[in-house]
Amino acid sequence: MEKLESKNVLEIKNLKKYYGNIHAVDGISFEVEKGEIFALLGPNGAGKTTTIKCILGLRRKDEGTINLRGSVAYVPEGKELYGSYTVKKMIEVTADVTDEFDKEKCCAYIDKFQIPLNEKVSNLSNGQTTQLYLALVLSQRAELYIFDEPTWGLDPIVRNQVLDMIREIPIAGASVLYTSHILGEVEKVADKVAIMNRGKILEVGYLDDIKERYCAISVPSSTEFQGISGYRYKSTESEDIYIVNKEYALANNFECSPVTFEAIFEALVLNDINLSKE
Ligand SMILES: Nc1ncnc2c1ncn2[C@@H]1O[C@H](COP(=O)(O)OP(=O)(O)OP(=O)(O)O)[C@@H](O)[C@H]1O
Repeated sequence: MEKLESKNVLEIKNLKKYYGNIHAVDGISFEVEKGEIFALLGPNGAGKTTTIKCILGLRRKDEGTINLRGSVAYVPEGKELYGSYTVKKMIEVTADVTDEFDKEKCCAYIDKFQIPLNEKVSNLSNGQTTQLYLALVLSQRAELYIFDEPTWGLDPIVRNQVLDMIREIPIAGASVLYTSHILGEVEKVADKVAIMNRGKILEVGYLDDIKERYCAISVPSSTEFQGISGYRYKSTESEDIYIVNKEYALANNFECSPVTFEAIFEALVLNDINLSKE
């Protein structure tokens, strides 16, 4: 196995996972550095969960290398726990079977979330179950925390609490890899992002660098301007707005307007979806 660069906790090179004809993950590469929050973004079916399952060894990869340093703690997409246990027993059992589990920290989270310790897990709401799962995982010591849709089904107040908890992880030197559909949320917490669609990474890098890399240009909707090297984002009766590489815009004397991350994401994914139809 290749040696992992010392700054990285995870290196993925040319990872492929096919289910029959479905190229769920189709040759992706990325790295997660120590103390970094990395978000894997993409629409439904992009391949995010499959990537995570391959990293965890829950799915066998078809090709590529996955190089991981240290221990991993994981919150899956389907957050199922033992329904017949009380919250208290769930914490005790987890403490018994987990190395380096901080029970006091876990109880502090449960207290913060106001989850009753003597309630049966099956009686908790979906949001409370997610909170309990996060509390159990965040109380384990790990080099890399992996969360699959950690804020799914949470109300806005709890979602912000969870985002704060995620933001605190790098302070202790650990790293985070997480998946999400919610771009506003990603912009609040992620250092680096990868935008996935159809098993491929369309763009990867520091969030700020990606935002710097693109701009919006507006051209009259006439045939004269067809052949723009970029992603058509929106059209009105009189003009088409394209998201393009800034260097391209400057080299071709287009006037550049700043562009939101959401617009970049949408333009890249929609363009890729259109390519798949050709
Ligand atoms: N066990 C499986 N057998 C067959 N196909 C699968 C299996 N798991 C996933 N797929 C397919 O692989 C592709 C990627 O799925 P995956 O769950 O990784 O996407 P995702 O980005 O996590 O989506 P979502 O955001 O909806 O959770 C999809 O087309 C999905 O239908």
